Amino acid sequence: MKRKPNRRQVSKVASPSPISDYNIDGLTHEAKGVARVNGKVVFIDGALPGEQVSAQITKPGRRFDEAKLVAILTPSNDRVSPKCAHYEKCGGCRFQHLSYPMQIESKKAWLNNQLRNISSQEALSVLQGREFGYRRRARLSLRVKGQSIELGFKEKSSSSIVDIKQCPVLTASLESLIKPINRFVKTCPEVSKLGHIELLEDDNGVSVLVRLTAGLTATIKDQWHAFAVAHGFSLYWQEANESKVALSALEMRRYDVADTRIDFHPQDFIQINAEMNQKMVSQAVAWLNLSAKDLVLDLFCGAGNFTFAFAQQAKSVIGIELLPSMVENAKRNQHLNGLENVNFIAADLTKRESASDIPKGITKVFLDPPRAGAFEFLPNIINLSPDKILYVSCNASTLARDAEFLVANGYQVDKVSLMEMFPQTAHVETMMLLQKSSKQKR
Ligand SMILES: C[S@@+](CC[C@H](N)C(=O)[O-])C[C@H]1O[C@@H](n2cnc3c(N)ncnc32)[C@H](O)[C@@H]1O
Ligand code: SF4
Repeated sequence: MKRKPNRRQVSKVASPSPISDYNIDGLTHEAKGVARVNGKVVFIDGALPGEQVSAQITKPGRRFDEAKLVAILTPSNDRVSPKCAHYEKCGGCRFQHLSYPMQIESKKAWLNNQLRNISSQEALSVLQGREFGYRRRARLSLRVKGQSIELGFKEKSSSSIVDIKQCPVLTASLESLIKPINRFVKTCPEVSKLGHIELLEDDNGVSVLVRLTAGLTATIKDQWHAFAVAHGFSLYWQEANESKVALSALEMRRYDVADTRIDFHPQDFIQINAEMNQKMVSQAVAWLNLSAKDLVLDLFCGAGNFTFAFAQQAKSVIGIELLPSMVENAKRNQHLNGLENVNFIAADLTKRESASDIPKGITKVFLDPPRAGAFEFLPNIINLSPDKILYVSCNASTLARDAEFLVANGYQVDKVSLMEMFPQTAHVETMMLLQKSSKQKR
């Protein structure tokens, strides 16, 4: 018997929106082309300024619509072929279809717009390194569903995994491991016991950390060790019951920066772009213009990435960091670098009272907070009244908020630098130097 169509269900099926042509006149910081139709904005992922494209609305909204690119009718001169075969799907990069000089121009325009209330466009310079082959750390997610096994990065706007065979933003040594690891994991008889896999390259070489969701048998572990030996990497296991791999001081990883040595735990924060880290630390030392009279505060100091470079020029440095384990590492690094003019404190810098151990007389403050910024601690910095404040930020919105507070409290922006830590991606890293305004000088 033929079933009658269900009227309510039929009426719920939305007909696909028509395909229309658009002229693109802008680009968002997430690389979405911007078109305007009768005053309403349409964001089209993958379209570039100056292009004419056809696109289909996928998410109509009250204030703006989102559309899917269907065809490029007139391409921009700045459009380039993406280097990575996974670019269309992978959520890791956003800008591979745009020439590198225009990626920088687009990030500069966005940063200038974020900082428009406090800084002039002339104050902005650019610090850059290589366009590809810069990333020294990556986490590969693993998804096992029946016979299907995927190892790679999250897809754009979905939680699915793109099974990757290449990743040209990784350093050459890490990228050369992608295919062998992909093959090895897929033939591992206990693949369902594996979690994510972390790749790392530092001055000790390449290491791979395998997160386990259950105990592996000794035979499979031996196979992994043989694989590690064949490919020349160190292997770490994070067992299912461990929140962090337990390591002795001798098993730490190492990198050198600005003539100092940093030992670190392979699961702790480090700057991901080694070449840019060298340049950034050197620029920080130069911009702070340190002398043997300076008492420096290094906030959010991690394992001492900037601290020891500052300590080589200043009278003394106080480093403050949340994680006691990182503070322990920082103290060990102090010993390794033979520097006596450094003190480390473990404290939560979202709490105003964490300034109680800071002595008077601080002349320069450096801060490198996580994405949330450092708003809670800023009144303490104002009370310390340093001559210079140097702010490194991975989030231009919280930087703008914090810098506006500092400007409202007697500082002025002297220099800003867009630091190209993550080419091809939408991430923007910034360094900003603030000086005490002339009215406020002691
Ligand atoms: C962006 S990293 C910078 C680390 C270091 N400056 C470097 O270049 O390697 C931010 C650091 O702030 C620390 N951190 C995060 N929240 C914090 C808090 N509330 N108080 C103090 N430190 C914190 C993190 O553990 C991390 O080491
Ligand atoms: S993150 Fe790697 S795999 Fe993903 S698009 Fe970028 S280069 Fe390709």
